[in-house]
Amino acid sequence: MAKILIIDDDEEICHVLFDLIKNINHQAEYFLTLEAGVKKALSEEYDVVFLDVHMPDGNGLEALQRIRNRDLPPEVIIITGEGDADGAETAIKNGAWDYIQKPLMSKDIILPLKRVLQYRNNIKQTGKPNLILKRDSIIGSSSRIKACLDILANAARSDTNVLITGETGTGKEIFARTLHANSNRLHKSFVVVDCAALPENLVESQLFGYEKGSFTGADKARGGLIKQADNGTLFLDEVCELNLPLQKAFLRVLQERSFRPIGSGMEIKSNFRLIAATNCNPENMVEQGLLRKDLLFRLRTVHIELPPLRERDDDIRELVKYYTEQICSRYNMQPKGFAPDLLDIMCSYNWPGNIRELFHALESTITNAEYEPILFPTHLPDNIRIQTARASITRKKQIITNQSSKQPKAQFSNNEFIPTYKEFRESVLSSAEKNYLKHLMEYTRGNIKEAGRISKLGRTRLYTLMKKHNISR
Ligand SMILES: Nc1ncnc2c1ncn2[C@@H]1O[C@H](COP(=O)(O)OP(=O)(O)OP(=O)(O)O)[C@@H](O)[C@H]1O
Repeated sequence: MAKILIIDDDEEICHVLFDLIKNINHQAEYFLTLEAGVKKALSEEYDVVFLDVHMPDGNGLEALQRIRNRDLPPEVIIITGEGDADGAETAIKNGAWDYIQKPLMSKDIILPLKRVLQYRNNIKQTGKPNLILKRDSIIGSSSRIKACLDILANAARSDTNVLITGETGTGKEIFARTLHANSNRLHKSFVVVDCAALPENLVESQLFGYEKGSFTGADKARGGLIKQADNGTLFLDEVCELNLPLQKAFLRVLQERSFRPIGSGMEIKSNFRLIAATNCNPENMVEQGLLRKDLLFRLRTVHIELPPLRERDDDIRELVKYYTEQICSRYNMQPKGFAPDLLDIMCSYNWPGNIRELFHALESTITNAEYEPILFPTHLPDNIRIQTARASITRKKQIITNQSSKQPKAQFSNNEFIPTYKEFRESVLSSAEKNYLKHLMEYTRGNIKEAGRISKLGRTRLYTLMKKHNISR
């Protein structure tokens, strides 16, 4: 259990952090002044300190070095105001682990927290910080992707089973290959088993191998994929597609690292490292009875959850540049530039096929542009332009609806009582705010996470506003 200290003068933020930390079974304490918090940080050992920059009794950044100036210092995650890029930069330069921006969203807190705790564990166990990772083909430097790479770097040092989840095209296979390439098994085989593509009647024979004559057509003995991965890595792609009897058999293989080929009376051993991947939600699959819970526990010793591309704007820009250069050079074309609105559209599109779709979209954009040196929105595939146009019209409609619903309040008849300007302004704003929240809840069907994503409001702020206007989910 890690010990975590929160120093923030906003009690609501302290509560949100405190609850999140408790929920993942760690110990938390909070202080509302810098003086009390720093005193505590210096008198006890903590793993992580969440530190607000703007405190009523001083600047958090100035206290950062004092907090870190000790043996095995706690890692500090700075809480900055919205858009405070300079504060964030100073924080990192002064040794902060990471920074998170207000308004706080739980996903922005959980990820850096998990990452830092994994790093601390690593240091405590080995006395060494993280490995440098070879990640040539993985593009992206968003905090979300960095968090995944950190987990990958740690996992590469061991033989633990790793489960990689994420939507289609988010890079599960490329992550699995990178993990193998960074492990001490890199000179041995990386064996891919696509559980969705194997015909059901052949899965068992392909995985376990068979003896000559064990079934019709088995005219000679064949080693299976599990044996091929001996001393290397076995990558079970779309693992949730394995049927339940095979899941049971595979669970045994995982426990024993040995198995019996079809028709053989002998157990054979295979020292493989397992990486499994799925684009389903494994917990849902367990609930639906499609995935064995005990198998999930085995597979998920380490879990890498790859974020969808639409949640990584910065990576979109990097990937667009990287792939455009690659495609142009493959087609022997001069490198092309981008009109800013092309990148804007690419960042607002929702990329259901993630990076795979982005790559194909760029190929077709570059082909459409032929020899023009700059890529414009008009070169993009139609489906992307249509979807972003539709989304922007829907947003505009919502704004107009909100504005028209506040109209009556903004007008007075001749002999009506006129409030003060402040009262008037507040009542109009309040009614607009209420309208906005009502639409937001209707649109997201009460999904707070989605509402937070659209509105860019933190969970706490969202709940506070809903309470103020008596709006339920
Ligand atoms: N971070 C990345 N940087 C560069 N290319 C990437 C990145 N992630 C994925 N790709 C590319 O996107 C394509 C899809 O990646 P990959 O096959 O690893 O995804 P996946 O999650 O395994 O997809 P699926 O679930 O459909 O099998 C590949 O061509 C891969 O090289």
